[in-house]
Amino acid sequence: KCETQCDNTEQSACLKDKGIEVKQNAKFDKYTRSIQKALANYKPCTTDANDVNCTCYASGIKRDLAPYKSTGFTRKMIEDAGKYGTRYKIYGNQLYREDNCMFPARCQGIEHFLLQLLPELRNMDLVINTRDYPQLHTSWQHKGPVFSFSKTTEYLDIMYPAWTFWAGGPATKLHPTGIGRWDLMREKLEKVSKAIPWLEKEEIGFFRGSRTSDERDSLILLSRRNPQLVEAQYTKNQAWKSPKDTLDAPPANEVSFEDHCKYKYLFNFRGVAASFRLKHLFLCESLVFHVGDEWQEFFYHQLKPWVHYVPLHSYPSQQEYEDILNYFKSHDQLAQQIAQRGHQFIVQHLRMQDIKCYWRKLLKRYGKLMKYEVKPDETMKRIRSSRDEL
Ligand SMILES: O=c1ccn([C@@H]2O[C@H](COP(=O)(O)OP(=O)(O)O[C@H]3O[C@H](CO)[C@@H](O)[C@H](O)[C@H]3O)[C@@H](O)[C@H]2O)c(=O)[nH]1
Repeated sequence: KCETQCDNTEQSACLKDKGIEVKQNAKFDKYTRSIQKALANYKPCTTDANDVNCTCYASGIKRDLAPYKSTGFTRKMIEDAGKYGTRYKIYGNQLYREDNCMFPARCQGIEHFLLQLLPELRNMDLVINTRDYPQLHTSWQHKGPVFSFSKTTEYLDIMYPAWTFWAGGPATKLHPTGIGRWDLMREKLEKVSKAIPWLEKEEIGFFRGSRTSDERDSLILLSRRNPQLVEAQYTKNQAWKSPKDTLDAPPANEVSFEDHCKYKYLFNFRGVAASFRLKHLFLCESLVFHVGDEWQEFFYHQLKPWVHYVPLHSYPSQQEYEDILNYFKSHDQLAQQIAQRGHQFIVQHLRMQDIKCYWRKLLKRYGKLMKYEVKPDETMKRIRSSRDEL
């Protein structure tokens, strides 16, 4: 265009435009190639859509238990690990816990699953960390075992499905007792996502949440500069003290998960550890942009970049957000296909039965590594299911 149509006075501006266009095309080609390559290499984790044995997640359990394969768990290891979490015991098909639980609703969210599995489980001792942060850094001397809901590859913690699948998730104005009941949330968001078809979604990037990590800042700043492209704002959480905690702006109103589904492009970030929002975003059947790949939950390893979601490296610049959003705005079909695959994966493989199946598989394999005779402990209290109490 420049060579044929630009006269001399316009030549330099025209060449500059052309340079921008060439650069943009190169970036766009790179994204297209990443998608093509990921799809060519992608093998679904199972051909059984019902995946009754949660086979998709088995490799994660194997990896987390591998450091203990030769040693198993001795009484001393478990006793030493006790200070890193809440001590539980399964004995005679009953569940026991030390009296004190730092976050009672989180313990309830864990116990909901353990109680259902008792008839199938042998005697064992467990240390379950209910804090957000994992406990066993690989460079430390302590080797565990400790269960945590999230970790990076720098930690030895054994991952378990977070309490929030049932109870004890973050409390917000919209969920004053804490986000939980994934089963009900799935049903609700499935309905909403069907009611808002792809073509009716607003072509805008969306994020709502608190400033639990400054990795979120550049998206918030881009939204302030270019609100037509991105609508991202910080809300107040319990730790909020001043507008500094919402990046020098008043806290925004909270937005329900249902209302997230109105937007075509949804952003996920780490918080203190992994953020629970990722699974909800997929249910909207919008395109999920997942920033940073360090912080994991037990199911993340089966979600593949460019196949199920759009990966962004940690701390993206505003320019990088603009580039990738502009790419998908001009490649709508590719965006929709990725959104559909991500949605389908979560619908098919992150059902309540998959959470229960994961706990079962994890604890059966864990139990086989107990190297000593588990004994009753009278200082612990028995945890009963609400059904027992009736
Ligand atoms: O307007 C809003 C704001 C938040 N949320 C949801 O509320 C939850 C909490 O959000 P946020 O305040 O941004 O906290 P996160 O950083 O996502 O999660 C924090 O809280 C979790 C539970 O304690 C920890 O596991 C994380 O590591 C920690 O960073 C998330 O599921 C959000 O999707 C909404 O639905 N609407």
